[in-house]
Amino acid sequence: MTATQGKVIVGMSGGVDSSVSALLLLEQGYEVEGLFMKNWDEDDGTEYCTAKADLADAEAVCARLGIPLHTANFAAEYWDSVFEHFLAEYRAGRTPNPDILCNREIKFKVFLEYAEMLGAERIATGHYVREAVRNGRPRLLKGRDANKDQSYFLHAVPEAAIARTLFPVGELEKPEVRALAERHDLVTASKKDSTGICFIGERRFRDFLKQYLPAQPGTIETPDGDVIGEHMGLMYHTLGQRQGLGIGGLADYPDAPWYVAGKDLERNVLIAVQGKHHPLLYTDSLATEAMDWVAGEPPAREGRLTAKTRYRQADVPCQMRVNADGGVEVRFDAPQRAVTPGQSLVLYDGDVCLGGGVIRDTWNAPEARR
Ligand SMILES: Nc1ncnc2c1ncn2[C@@H]1O[C@H](COP(=O)(O)OP(=O)(O)OP(=O)(O)O)[C@@H](O)[C@H]1O
Repeated sequence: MTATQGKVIVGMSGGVDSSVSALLLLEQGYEVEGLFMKNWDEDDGTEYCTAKADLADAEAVCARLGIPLHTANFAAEYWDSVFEHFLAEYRAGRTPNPDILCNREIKFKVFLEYAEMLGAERIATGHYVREAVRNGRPRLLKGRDANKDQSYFLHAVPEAAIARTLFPVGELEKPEVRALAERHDLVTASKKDSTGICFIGERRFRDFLKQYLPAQPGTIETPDGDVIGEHMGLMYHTLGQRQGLGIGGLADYPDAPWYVAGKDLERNVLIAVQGKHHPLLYTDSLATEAMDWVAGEPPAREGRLTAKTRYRQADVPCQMRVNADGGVEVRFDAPQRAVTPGQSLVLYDGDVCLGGGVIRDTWNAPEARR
């Protein structure tokens, strides 16, 4: 096939989405090369990380497609720009989402610069998002497959980087992607989707975190200050979570499950409530840190938008106001369960992803205020 569309470097993860992305770009007439990134150096001798197997799969796919595969180690950049921040967030009692930072700092920055060095103007990834140009400006749109849409993770990528990236599977549904891989005999056709934070893989989260942050045991208390148990460290707990509290059968309380409703960092206390739908688990409004707007600036119109406070959440209608500090304040039409500081609020206008910011403060629904 003769390339007519210029050179593009595809981020090859060894998964089916990037494999099919490379295939589609070849069919569209691009000169395609692959790049496998290693962003985490295992120095603990464990086999949790699937990087070796993933690289072998990426190599097999590139060989099948007849394209070169480059490899690069960005572990130092990842440590400095993503992992340090990840640990700092946990230290501050929040639950961070490192994949968002990884996209902004590594996949759509360091990778883009590396691609330039390889003589390519553009990169491509297997993310389920789409790009559309309006009034000469690129916009980030949700992927066609609502189940797979990954715009939540890409909201912090600036429009200049979006403009230089191709998202070949964004128009497809996942089953179509798998069918294409099968039809072209790509070894990744039935490989299962990766889950969780990439550098932690499938390993137990507690064991991983313990290597980097000292665990400080403390008490678990009710909102009224009754001590009902002990925790091994606030960082191991996420708002709204049920498991792992080790509480139950307390004399003065009904026999209902307990859920994490808050963290008192100063006193190192975990606050727990009973019942999955306790009002203290619901957030009515929130404020974010400074926003990353895809367009580099807030939308011309404030007001009614939709939001997600976690990946794969259905769109939640809300009212948005930009604050003087660059963050936003958002009030949800209906209170939302387990909105977690450290995770990101991402705003949408229909299919257009406007941007997002790390959730800083949350306020309970009025019925929970006392
Ligand atoms: N180690 C890596 N090296 C190069 N590119 C990567 C790597 N990891 C992820 N990517 C790029 O980022 C995209 C999204 O990564 P993510 O981890 O979300 O995987 P995914 O949606 O399961 O996709 P895939 O099926 O391609 O693994 C991938 O499709 C790929 O283009």
